[in-house]
Amino acid sequence: MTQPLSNQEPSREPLAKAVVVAIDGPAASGKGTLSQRIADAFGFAHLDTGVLYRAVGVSVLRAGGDPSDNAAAARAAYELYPEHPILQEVALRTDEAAQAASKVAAVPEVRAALLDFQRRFAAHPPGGAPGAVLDGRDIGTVVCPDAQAKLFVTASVEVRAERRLKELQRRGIPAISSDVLEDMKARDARDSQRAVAPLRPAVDAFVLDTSALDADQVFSMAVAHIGSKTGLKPAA
Ligand SMILES: Nc1ncnc2c1ncn2[C@@H]1O[C@H](COP(=O)(O)OP(=O)(O)OP(=O)(O)O)[C@@H](O)[C@H]1O
Ligand SMILES: Nc1ccn([C@@H]2O[C@H](COP(=O)(O)O)[C@@H](O)[C@H]2O)c(=O)n1
Repeated sequence: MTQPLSNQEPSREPLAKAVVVAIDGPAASGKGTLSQRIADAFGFAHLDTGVLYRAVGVSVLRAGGDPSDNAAAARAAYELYPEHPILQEVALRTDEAAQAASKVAAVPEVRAALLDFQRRFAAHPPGGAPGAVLDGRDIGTVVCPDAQAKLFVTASVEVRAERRLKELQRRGIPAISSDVLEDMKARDARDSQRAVAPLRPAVDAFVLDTSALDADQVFSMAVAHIGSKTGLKPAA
């Protein structure tokens, strides 16, 4: 189906209510790592919503546009569809894509264009999965305010920058520590200060500061929280 994300057909699937886990947090806090582990453990589908904003940002750049230009960003968002090949590209993982994403993410029309697809994913997880894990910045506050479990994963900006630096080095991408830290601060500021759907914990979110926790400890605490909210235990 090549209908834009903003204009998908209504689902005809039977309505067994899916369990929704919302995981928000700033860049490189570990929410993607955690979300995939939670999805695997509970047999849920996972949507990394940052990929949608990255795809919009990269599309604007490739068209020679400016990601801060509202009209260009909105156009790119309305042209995105679920099977668009850009969504699979490794080019979305670059810092240039991240910065462009955080600029288009401040445009209200962009957020509106991407909203339905995210909500549909949560309500009708692909493959008939009994639940969905969505990670991003506004999942618990805007996209899925009724999610059964909400986590806000965070860490100090210095710890997050160090994690990202190590990740880039593992991938063989040259990076300068001070640049990574400055880029992260700039993205944090844009994401938390924008007028629409800013980065912040939902009032009912479990805030998990991972600065001094490894990925296994974070996973255990998240599983305990999800269990307390849903009564579910991981299958694996
Ligand atoms: N608790 C942790 N301790 C140490 N490193 C971690 C931890 N959790 C994740 N990482 C590592 O930190 C890096 C960033 O993690 P991840 O990509 O999951 O973050 P993210 O919040 O999804 O980032 P982004 O928003 O930029 O996509 C990865 O290299 C990951 O392996
Ligand atoms: N729900 C979301 C998800 C992402 N964004 C914006 O996209 C940028 C990239 O996200 P990553 O999770 O891949 O790092 C991010 O900095 C946000 O600006 C968003 O606004 N809402």
